[in-house]
Amino acid sequence: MTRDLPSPARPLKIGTRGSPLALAQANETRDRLARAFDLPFEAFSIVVIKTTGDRIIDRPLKEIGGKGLFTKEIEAAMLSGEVDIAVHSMKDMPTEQPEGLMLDCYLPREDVRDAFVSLAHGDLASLPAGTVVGTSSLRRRAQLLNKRPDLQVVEFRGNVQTRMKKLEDGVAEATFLAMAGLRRLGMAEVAKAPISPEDMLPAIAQGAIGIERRAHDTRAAEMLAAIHDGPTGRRLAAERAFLAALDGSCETPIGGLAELNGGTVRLRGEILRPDGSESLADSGEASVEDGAELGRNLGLTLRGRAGESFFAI
Ligand SMILES: NCc1[nH]cc(CCC(=O)O)c1CC(=O)O
Repeated sequence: MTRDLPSPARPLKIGTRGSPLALAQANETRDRLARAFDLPFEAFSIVVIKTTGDRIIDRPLKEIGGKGLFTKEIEAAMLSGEVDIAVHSMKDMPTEQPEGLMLDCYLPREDVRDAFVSLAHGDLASLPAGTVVGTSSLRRRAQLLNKRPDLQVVEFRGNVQTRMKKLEDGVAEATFLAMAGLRRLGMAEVAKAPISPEDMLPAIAQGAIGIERRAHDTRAAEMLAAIHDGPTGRRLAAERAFLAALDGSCETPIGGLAELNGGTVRLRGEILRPDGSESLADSGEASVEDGAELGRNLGLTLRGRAGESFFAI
């Protein structure tokens, strides 16, 4: 069989957003592919694509609305052949892919935890009442207010660097960032305290990078199969089925985390009212082959307990 591997003459084009974190993730993907096939870096080109979420930086995400704010343009570029594969933070990915695209490659998952980040305070517990905390995540807002209704939350958008600048400027006294992003940027030291998932369940798929391709692109499929991490895939199967059953997107306060123990997957999940006034949590275990069913059942259980009005306020 002759392998149709990328070459400097016909490089594999990697689509990504342009933020420093997105670029770090695209570079990690290129490095893993180059190593797996013993190819030079020039066999890959990294193509930066601006998404709606990147363009509109002055409004809360939930106001811009719609799923796939950070993915739609990149997916269009794949379908038109402008790029071959796309590197995504899985936590920003809708649970369904557009017709013609396939998402079945995950890199080994990074730290799943959220980090407490502040210039003046050491951890969440030591924040005085009334302290202003910045976050654009509905989940983090709801989880925070659920534990600390005495704090104030302000909208806080932008990439990691922008948010650090906002802390310096005093827009807020503390914020939360994903440990995974900080580590990938070599900025883990700004995390004052990683927060245990027991205290704050992370977003579905937090810390995982997924690589999407055209469904029938056999060259890309072969390349990506070589760098896929099975355990990450099995954890995400459970978490994303949970999210799908709740019909959730990043517009809904949902947390969840799957962990593997031998042949068993344990899934914890949480939904919250957007104002943090109520949290419903549950967990379950199944054998790994049944992870997606476990996720779906846990999602349906919480949905049943929540009732219709739960996400409204
Ligand atoms: N929604 C933005 C986003 N998407 C992925 C990450 C971090 C990396 C990850 O969780 O994989 C971040 C920033 C953050 O939450 O701090």
